[in-house]
Amino acid sequence: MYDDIGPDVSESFLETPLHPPTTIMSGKLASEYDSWKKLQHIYDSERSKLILKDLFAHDPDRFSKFSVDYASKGGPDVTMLLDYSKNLITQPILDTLLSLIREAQVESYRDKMFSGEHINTSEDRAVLHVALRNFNDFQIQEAGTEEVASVLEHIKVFSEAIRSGEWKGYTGKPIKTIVNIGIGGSDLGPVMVTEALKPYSKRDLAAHFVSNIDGTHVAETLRVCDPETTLFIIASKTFTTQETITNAESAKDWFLQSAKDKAHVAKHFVALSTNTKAVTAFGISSENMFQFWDWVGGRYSLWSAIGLSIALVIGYNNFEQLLQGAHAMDKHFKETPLEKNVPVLLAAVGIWYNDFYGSQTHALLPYDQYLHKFADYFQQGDMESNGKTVTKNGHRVNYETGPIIWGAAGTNGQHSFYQLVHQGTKLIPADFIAPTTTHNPIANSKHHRILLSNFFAQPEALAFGKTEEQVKKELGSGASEALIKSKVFEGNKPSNSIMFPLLTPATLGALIAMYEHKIFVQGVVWGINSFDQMGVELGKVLAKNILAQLEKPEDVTGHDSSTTGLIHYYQKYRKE
Ligand SMILES: O=P(O)(O)OC[C@H]1O[C@H](O)[C@H](O)[C@@H](O)[C@@H]1O
Repeated sequence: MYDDIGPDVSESFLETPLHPPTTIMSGKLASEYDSWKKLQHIYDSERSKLILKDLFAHDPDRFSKFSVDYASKGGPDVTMLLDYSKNLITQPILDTLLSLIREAQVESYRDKMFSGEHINTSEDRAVLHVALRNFNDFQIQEAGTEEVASVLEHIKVFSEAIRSGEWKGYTGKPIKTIVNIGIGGSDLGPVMVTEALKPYSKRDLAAHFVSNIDGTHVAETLRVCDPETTLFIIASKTFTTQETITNAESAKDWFLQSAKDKAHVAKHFVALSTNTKAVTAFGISSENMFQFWDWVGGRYSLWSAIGLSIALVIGYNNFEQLLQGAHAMDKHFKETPLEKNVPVLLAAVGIWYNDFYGSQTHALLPYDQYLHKFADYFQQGDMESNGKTVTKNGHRVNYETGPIIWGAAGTNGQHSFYQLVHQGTKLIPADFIAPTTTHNPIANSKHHRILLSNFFAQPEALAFGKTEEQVKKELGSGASEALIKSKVFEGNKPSNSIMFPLLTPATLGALIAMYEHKIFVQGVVWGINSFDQMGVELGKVLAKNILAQLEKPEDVTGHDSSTTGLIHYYQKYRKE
């Protein structure tokens, strides 16, 4: 019925004159696209018929129709299954979602990203995390991309020197502990990946991550460090971030209390940054600096020099596997038709819930303890990218943009928040993620079988629920109406299931890149700039002003009564 819409609209769109690459071609809001209106119409008229139980009952091939077997083409072998059949979609709905993606010119923007056009319009920057894992494959024109290989070589040589013990601290001892000091994108990626790839880690090299300005974070970390054998990695794209520079200064003071001589800093401090001047001013020489470039967004930077701590923990070869796994996913995203394109499909179904069903959140639920930081990582990845109200053209959107991302490793979540997911009033789409094989097959893989039985059961329970009749039958006669009702599961709760054989470095690379591209697709459809983060600035500016007023009550001016009252309370009760 709706087959004609996507291509026609796309073609007429392409006939409009092209603007310079740094401006968006269309001033349209997503809600003005014909396919959007059609989706709204479908939602309004067909929603009551979108019952998973019926959709599965009527189509025995639903799983094969709505699933994709991903296999990497080139690089290390990675396979992954995306089962998106437990979504509240039909083929015409999916087709219309894909028409929307075409109408928003996602393919054209994708190609612009890959070729180095400045699609980060507010900052006039290219968006080239894909260039960090490119291995001379795609042709990319942007200053700095030709230096990627030499930075990787620097990471390789340095990480091997540390891991082998060849690099010595100021008293001649090898490095036993690394402390990455960074925040946001200069922390979350390395934290998540080093946790996820622990089976590949050098167990006798301890890794710590300090991010919070709360002195407790650095103090508790330094308590377990020995200045003679600790390497501090100061990770900051800008090298101006207050938290990171303050923590780094405190770490340096702590180090110099033992080492005394500033010349020893060179053996114990390295920097990962785009800002050579600030790094040198901090006292780290340029040989101990690992460079990256302004076209690497903080939340997309684990592939860059920011990944040094990853290379130190899992070894350079495994770090390169991570990059290659991501590169193969980039190729898949760039070259696969939308109908079989894994990030595109995830984006499409996400838009369906976010913008038509009114779902506020999206849960990431990895059934793999090693992925326990995965949702934390993508809170920044997704929410800092797509948490915007204004389009690239400066228009306020009249629809929902980025979802709230949250989640926890299974099965822990089942014993806390799943109650609300199953029986609460909100529709919470979720991605269930699991490896078929565990790195820890203890008790003859009994744990893993139990884990996976839950991984299979939860999406099934969410989708198909439990009817009143079933409950009545179970409880037998005499059960109260209230008890019966409390045990009913309405079901029809959507989810994706993502499986892969084993969480290897390359598989993790592919998984992360898959979500990065999902975020990209959604951002393009919503017409927003997914690559700036203006929303984090205001609080920083206010904090700077307040910091200067904290000494005396009479200095506290220019605030509302609540903020003033809070600061006065602090001034009354603080103890230095
Ligand atoms: O790497 P840095 O320049 O220190 O930035 C660290 C983080 O802080 C900023 O406030 C941004 O919101 C993040 O995107 C960034 O990752």
